[in-house]
Order: sequence, then structure tokens, then C-alpha cells
Amino acid sequence: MPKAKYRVLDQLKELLQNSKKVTTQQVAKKAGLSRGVTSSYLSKLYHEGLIIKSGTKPVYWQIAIQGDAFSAMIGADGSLKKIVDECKSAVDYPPHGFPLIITGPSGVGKSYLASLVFKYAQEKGVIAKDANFAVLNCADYANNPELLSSVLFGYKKGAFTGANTDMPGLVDQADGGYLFLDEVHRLPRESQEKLFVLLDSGDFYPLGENQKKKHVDVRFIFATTENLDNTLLQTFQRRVPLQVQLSSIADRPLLEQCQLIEHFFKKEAVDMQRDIKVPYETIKQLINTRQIGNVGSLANQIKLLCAEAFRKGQDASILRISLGKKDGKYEDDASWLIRGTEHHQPIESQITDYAPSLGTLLSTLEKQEQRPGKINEQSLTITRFLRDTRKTAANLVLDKYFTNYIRQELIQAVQQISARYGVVKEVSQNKLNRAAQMISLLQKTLDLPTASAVLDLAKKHYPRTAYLCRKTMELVDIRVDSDWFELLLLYTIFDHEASQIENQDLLAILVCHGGGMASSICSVVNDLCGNYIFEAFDMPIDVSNQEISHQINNYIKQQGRKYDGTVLLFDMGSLSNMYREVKSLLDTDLLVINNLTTAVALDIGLQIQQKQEFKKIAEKAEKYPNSMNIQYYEGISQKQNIIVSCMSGVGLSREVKQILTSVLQSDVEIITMDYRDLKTTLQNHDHLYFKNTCFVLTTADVPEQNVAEVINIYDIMDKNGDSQLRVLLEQMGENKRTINQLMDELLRFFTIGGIKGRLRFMNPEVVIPEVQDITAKFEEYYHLNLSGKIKLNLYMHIALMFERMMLNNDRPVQELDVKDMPEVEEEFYSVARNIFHDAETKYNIQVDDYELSLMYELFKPMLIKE
Ligand SMILES: Nc1ncnc2c1ncn2[C@@H]1O[C@H](COP(=O)(O)OP(=O)(O)OP(=O)(O)O)[C@@H](O)[C@H]1O
Repeated sequence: MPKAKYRVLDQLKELLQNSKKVTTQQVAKKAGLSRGVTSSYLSKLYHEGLIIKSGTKPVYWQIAIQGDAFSAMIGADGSLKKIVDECKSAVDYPPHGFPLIITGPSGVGKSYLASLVFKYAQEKGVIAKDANFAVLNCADYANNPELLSSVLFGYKKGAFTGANTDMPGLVDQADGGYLFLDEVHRLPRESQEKLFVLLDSGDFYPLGENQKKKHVDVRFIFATTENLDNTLLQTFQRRVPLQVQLSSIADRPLLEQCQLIEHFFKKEAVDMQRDIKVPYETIKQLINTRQIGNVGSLANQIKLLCAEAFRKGQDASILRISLGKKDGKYEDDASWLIRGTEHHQPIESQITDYAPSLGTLLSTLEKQEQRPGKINEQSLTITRFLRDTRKTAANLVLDKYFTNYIRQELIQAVQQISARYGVVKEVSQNKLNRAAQMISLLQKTLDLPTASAVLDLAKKHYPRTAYLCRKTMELVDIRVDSDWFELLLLYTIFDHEASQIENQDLLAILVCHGGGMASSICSVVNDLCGNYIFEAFDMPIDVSNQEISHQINNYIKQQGRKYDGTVLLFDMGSLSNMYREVKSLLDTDLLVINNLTTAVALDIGLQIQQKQEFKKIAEKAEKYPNSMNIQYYEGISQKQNIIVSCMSGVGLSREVKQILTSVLQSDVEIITMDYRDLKTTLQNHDHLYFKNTCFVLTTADVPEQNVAEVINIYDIMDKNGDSQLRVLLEQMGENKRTINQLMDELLRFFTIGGIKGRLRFMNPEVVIPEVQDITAKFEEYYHLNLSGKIKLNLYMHIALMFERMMLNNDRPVQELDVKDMPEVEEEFYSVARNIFHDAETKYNIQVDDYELSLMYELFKPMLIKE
């Protein structure tokens, strides 16, 4: 006795014989049921996809159109659509269709597709309803060519011992129908020729028959797991116009993988007449395990799982699958419930092409996104779109398992994001459902309209949030158009918090060596601040500064907006090197703190959250306990400033800063900067960037530029340089007395006496003559006549370099890439290595490529001039 709802379905079918569509009232009357009961049955049938509805008051019902043979094949309206269309052409093509060859790895559905081609041909009436589908797996007879030939072509009485009567072969059986030769590459040579004649003319000779040929009308399908380049297959290719390739299950869309899983569980449930509960993790595992035997193995694996569940829970009303779960214990809402009792007939899901409506959705979103700050409107638009789509598409309901799968993936991803970034902590189920439904819908649309224009706009308005959306996306193992995905996450999951996430003026980064320390501090601090303040990078213990800066650079590049400053907290390594690496990537102020603890990160995080000015944060950082020399604050200031950059090291620049600060009267900020950074900063910025910079004081010439006034400190020993600096100081409002005092102190600082005073560790009486000797060797080699100030510069540089290297001699040796180096530079390196050799031995140091490159900077103008 069929269920009541199916009796209602039968009544509806009867009514529809006389009219195109009928109302609930009409069905109720015919079925002799109340309107309410009838309506609930109709609604169930609708959700099963068996009927469709139109109109609102009254609602009209019709039977859903039943599909053709291929509609039962999962993917027929998706990734296999093109293949199905081609197969249909091979059947329909007048007068007899044409042969086809199906290729693909084992278990992808080659035999299944062949059987559907045959069924379709029957449905279309191009072959008789009782036509045969003869199948031969050539591999079964590959070692016995004669037997294969007899099975295929039949034999004549007496053809061989035991051939007592004439025997028809598969070719005879297939007359008027189809012959499917599987594993055709195993067809023995003896049979190939005969088969080609049969293919060309329909004629063949049974075994033992040479005179009377037979003629048949057979359609052919071949299948092989081999590559078509195989020689036998090439001869086939010439005769077989259509080749279709079925891809492995892992290459199919996730939607189809889920559908296949659902399909096989459903089949088992119906066979066992039991409901089955499948945990989400099992589904995930089934998807993620590479199925070597593809769809076939998947079906077998599911059968085994069901058999195990059946053995364990024979009396239970619901069988619980327990792959990947101990004792089948799991949350009910994280599982699929597959009904075994439900009416089970192939349902053609209504094929709706969502592309046009998604296109309309995009243009609405784009129009709205033109006006920033209306993200709630965007979210509402998507909710409305889903509601309207749901009204017309039974698919969304049919695909609830797939949507559920995506929802679970999203839940896990969002939980991880919330643990790391302190946002999206309480995302409602509704939001997750919406996101999952939209993604499910995208999977069903083959030609998705491109969302890049809307996404680009949205990224401009919500760059930080978009970054988090990308991070979320990386955690979700679903292949879906990434522009759409990012946009949907933004509008459906992050919409409420986007403005809070964007409300940050500083970029904050944590870097730690070894383990997951940076990440763990990042999680704690972001969580306590309740916002995405920091991003963290956990680095291997032996990572180079370049690698760190590479990662940070990637992060900075992804920002898509300007910040007022950057704060970088890291745990070890050379502060100035780190600073140099990162500074060149930024054109904002940079605070680097080499003291990464949760307390420091939290203090900085809270200040950033309270929108404390960068400068104030930096000033406070300088006062952290135990932080002497472990933080470093630089940057082009908003205040009137002087930049000091000494090639011979940061220490020297600091001392010059000290002189300037103690002597100058005006309120001016003294900024110290690495020489290389100075060069790139001057190169990469215009004069506006230096609008508050009075001048730059350096110990070496910088390439010509016109963005800032640069004075080489050694030039002030000349009259010209002296008056140039005096003018600049006067313009700043300094009086004559302080200017004189400053000039005196700078001169003292940069003389031999000054150099001796700078050496804290080495004996100046030994080093200075040595340094003079080295300088003289360079002069001699290059036939130079160095001026006093250049010599002084070299003495200072080399002496301080020796001391720096002796104090720091366990630092990694830096090597430069000599590949594209000009000849003159290469020569300089080899000459310099020679000249420094004695000193290196004496002081047990190694003047590395980086140091040599600095020396080269000093010599370059003179060498190139030559
Ligand atoms: N798209 C599909 N939808 C539903 N069922 C499918 C689909 N593809 C394959 N199957 C099922 O998967 C199983 C394996 O398919 P089939 O035997 O046709 O693969 P095959 O490529 O011929 O394998 P082999 O190369 O090992 O012979 C069959 O039970 C088939 O019904």
C-alpha cells in the first residue's frame, strides 16, 4: 500500500490528464481529504522534487518533468553536461548514430555511461525497445584470442573440436542494438582486423566460415583506461568520431562528490529499509581519501560502512555510521540523515540556470557598493536573493546535504578565524546557512558571472575584512570561484563586524622563531582586544631575515590600504637588520620592538585599539622596562626634522643625533636612518614625503636627487659645505652661537681624535695606523689622490667596521650575488679582500660582502669617474 502522499500524487496525475495545472482544492476534493492535509502532502512531494508549483493565490501544481536516461547520472547537468550532450549526438545522428569511445581511469563510470547511452537510444526510439545491449570485457579473454573471437563473432559447426553446432556471437546478439567493448585495448590482434571490417561495413565472418559473410546493424561503444596514443587505439580513433573522457572523482566539483556520496548511502538505506545517520566527518573523510577506484570504490566503501553499521546496530531504528568517530557518537546537527523509507525513484532535479539571476544580483551589489559603509544593505540583498530563489527552486532543498556539508566546513573555518583574530565569535546559524546556501548555489552554476568588479570595490572599502575573508577561504576545502566566495563571506559572515575591523590606523605584526609562539600571543591579544589587531608569523628557528621580510612583505602587499604606521614585534635576531629589511617595504613610520611578550603585545594592542597616535605608542615603548636598545623607532616625522644617516653604523648616527639634540635650540626631531634605507627612501618618495625635513646629514654622498637637501658631514670641512649647513640652520631659526658650537662639535667628532674617541674597545694607537695603511693601499692600487675629508671618512668607517665585527663576529656572513655585478665592482671586491686580508687574520674577523658593498659605495664615485 503506497504512502498517503503518493496516493495524492496519483490523484494529481489523474487530474492533470485533463488540465495543465490544478489547485490544492481540486486535489483535496479528488482525494477525499481535507485541504490542510492535502496541502501538507503536496508540500512534501514538492520538497522531494516530484511536483512543481506556480502562482501564489491559488497555488497551481504540476508534475515535475521526468528526465531522460542520463538524468539519473550525477553530474549530467554539471561537470558531465558536455559529455552527455555529445553522447546524445552520437545516438541521434542520422541514420545510424556513430560509435564512441569512452576513456578514463578505473571506476569513473565508463560502463555506466555506456549503459545510459543504450537506454537513451531506446527512449529515443532509434533502436527497438527490446534491442540488446551486448557487453564484452576484452580483458577477460586477452590470453585466449581464439575464444574471444568465437565469443564475439560466433562460430560455424566444426570450426574447432567441440563446435557441434553453429553458434551466434555477441555481434549477432547486438544486431539492432548496441555492442559495448570494454577494455578494448586488450583486444587481440586476430580480432582487430575483423572488428574494423565490421565497423566499416557491418559485415563479418563467424569463426570457421570463409564464404558466407553475415551482415548486422550494430551500434558500437568502446571503453578503455588506456591513453589513446596507444597504437591500437589510434586506429580506432580514425573510425570512432567521438571520444569522451571521464575524469576522476577527485576532479569533479565538490557538489557532485557530495551527491555521489548521498546517492550511494541512499541506495543502501533503501535496500536495507533503514534510516542512516552519517556524520559530517565521515563525509569529509570520504571526500578527502583519494579514491583510486573512483566512483566504484566509493560505492563499495559506503556499502562496507553500512554493513558495519548494520552489524553493530541491527535493532536500532537509525543506523549510525562511525568512520572517523569513536562508537558513532556525534552531534546530530553535524550529520546527514538519509531516509531508507522515503519514496525512491529517480528524480530529475529541476535544472535552473542561476547565471542570469546571479548576474542581476551582482549588478545590485555593485550599485550599492558604490556607496561605501552600507554593508548591511548588501547582506540584506543576499538574504532577499536567497529567499526569492528558494521560492522557485526545489534544488536548494534537494541539496540540503551538500549545503550542510559546506555549513560544517564554514563553522570550522570561522571558529579558527575567531580563535586567531578575536572576531566573528558569535555568528548565527542563519548567517552560516545563508553563506552555505549561496556557495552551494554557485557550485551548481556552470558559467558564473564574474564577481571581480564588485569584489575590487568591496576590497577598497573593507581591505582588512577582505583579508580575513581570504584567510577563512583558505581554511575551507571547497573549490569554488574565489572572488564570489570572498565576497559572500564578506557580506554574509563578516558584515556586522566589518566596520569595527576596518577601524584601525596602524598595521601590527608579530614575528616569533620556532613553535607557534607568535600565533598564540596573537590569539590571546586579539581575543582580549575583541578585534583583529595583530597578524602573526611563526618562523622556523633558522629562518633568515630575508625570509621574514618576504613574509611580511606579502602581508603588507595584501593590505590594499595605507596605515599611519607599522608596529613590528619580534623575539630575536638583529634589530637593525630586521629594521632595515622591513623599513624598505614601507613608506610609513615603523616601530620595531625586539621584545615579544604577551604583556608588551597586549599593551600595544590596546593602545592601537584606543587609536593612540603612532608617536605616542613609540614613546611609551621606549620606556618599557628592560628595553634598553631593544626597540628602535624611526620614520619620517610629522614634525620638523633632521635625518642623520651614517654609513659606518647606527651607533655613529645615534651619537651625531646626540650632538644635534644637545646643541640645537629649535623644536626639531632628529631621525636616524640606515644609509641604504636613506638611499631607497630618497629614490622612492617625492619631496612631499620630506616636507618636514630640514635637511639630511650623511657621511657619504647619495645619488643626485631633488626631494631633500642632503649634506655630507665631511663637506663641512670645506668652505662651501660649511656655509651651506649654516644657511640651513639659520633657516630653522638657530642663532649664530649654537650654529658655531654645532660646527665645532661635528668637526671634532669627525677628526682623527674624534675617531679615536669613538673606539670603545680597540686600541686607537694600533688601529688608526692600520686603517691609514689600508686606505693608502687602495689609493695606490687605484692611483687615487684622496682628499683629507674622504680619508677621514674611510678611517672612521674602517675603524668602526673592525670594532663592530669583532664585537659581533658570530653573526651570519652575508654574501652578495655577483652574477650581474659590473666588472669594476667585482674587481673592487677582489682587491678589497686582498687588502683586508692581513687585518682579517690579525683581528680574527671576516669582512663580508655586505661590508665590502658599503666600502664600494664610498669608492664608487671615484672609480666610475676614472
Ligand atoms: N555519475 C554517476 N552517477 C551515479 N553513479 C555512478 C556515476 N558514475 C559511476 N557511477 C556508479 O559507479 C560504479 C562504477 O562505475 P563503472 O563500473 O561504470 O566504472 P568504470 O569506469 O566502467 O570502471 P572500470 O574501468 O573499473 O570498469 C557503478 O556502480 C556506477 O553505477
